[in-house]
Amino acid sequence: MIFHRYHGLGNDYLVCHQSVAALLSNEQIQRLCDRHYGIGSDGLLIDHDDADIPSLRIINPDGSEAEKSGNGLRIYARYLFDIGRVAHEPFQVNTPGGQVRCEVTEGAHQVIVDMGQAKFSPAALPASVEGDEALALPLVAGGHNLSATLVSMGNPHCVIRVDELDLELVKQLGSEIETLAIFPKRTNVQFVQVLDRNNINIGIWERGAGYTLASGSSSCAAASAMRKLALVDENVTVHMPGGKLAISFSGDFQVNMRGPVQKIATITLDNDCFWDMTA
Ligand SMILES: N[C@@H](CCC[C@H](N)C(=O)O)C(=O)O
Repeated sequence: MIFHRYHGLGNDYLVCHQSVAALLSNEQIQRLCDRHYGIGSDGLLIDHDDADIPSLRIINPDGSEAEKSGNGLRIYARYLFDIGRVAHEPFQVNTPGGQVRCEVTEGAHQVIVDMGQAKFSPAALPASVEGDEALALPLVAGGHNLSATLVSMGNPHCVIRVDELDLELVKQLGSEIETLAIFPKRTNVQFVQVLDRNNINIGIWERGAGYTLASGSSSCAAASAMRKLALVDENVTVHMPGGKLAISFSGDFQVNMRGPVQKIATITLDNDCFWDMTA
């Protein structure tokens, strides 16, 4: 079984063709993503090439499926470029969270993705919260009084605004917020410090993956939430422990993301990895 390993700002993914994924059970995918017992990864990207438009499925390390992933899309676009299925012209990709437009720029290390529209309705996440929008919603976790703005980028995000970003607090409260009863499908979590009208600093707790160094959809959600609260302008650089992403807005919260992708390896999995498991 062949897997291709890439990362976007330290958010790393394995990519495989649907014919390879079809041989794997959900438990085996979790083993593959395990950093001690498998290859290790923040998730598995599955390439479906049986339709005109390439289609991406995203599996989190805990075996759950995500509707969309920003770093995952940039990596998938670069993978399609590497195998010669696309060139530098923009192309569409289907995800369970909607269709997006991707472009692999000259040199192939930067990828642009039109991520679609940020939505603020709790129903879109889903979240069981009253009202058409949930902006600066009071929320308590770990005894802390927090202010949360809920955003769907196709996948769910709970964006917490703080005066000072404390990554230890992200790690401490992430799991509790991810699994709050108001989020029936759980949620991704971002803690956001606004640096100025064009820069934000974020810490990320991903649904199904835990603390990660970077996240594309989280960057889009955090920038969208701060824009909705009128705290940032149309162009926002999102600073994360893994590096920076450029986010911009057009129309009614249409979100564009630009950032790097790097290939790490092509890996042949040894069957021994699963010797104690059934398919
Ligand atoms: N790392 C991703 C987000 C992956 C999906 C997420 N864990 C979810 O369950 O929604 C990104 O870069 O957006």
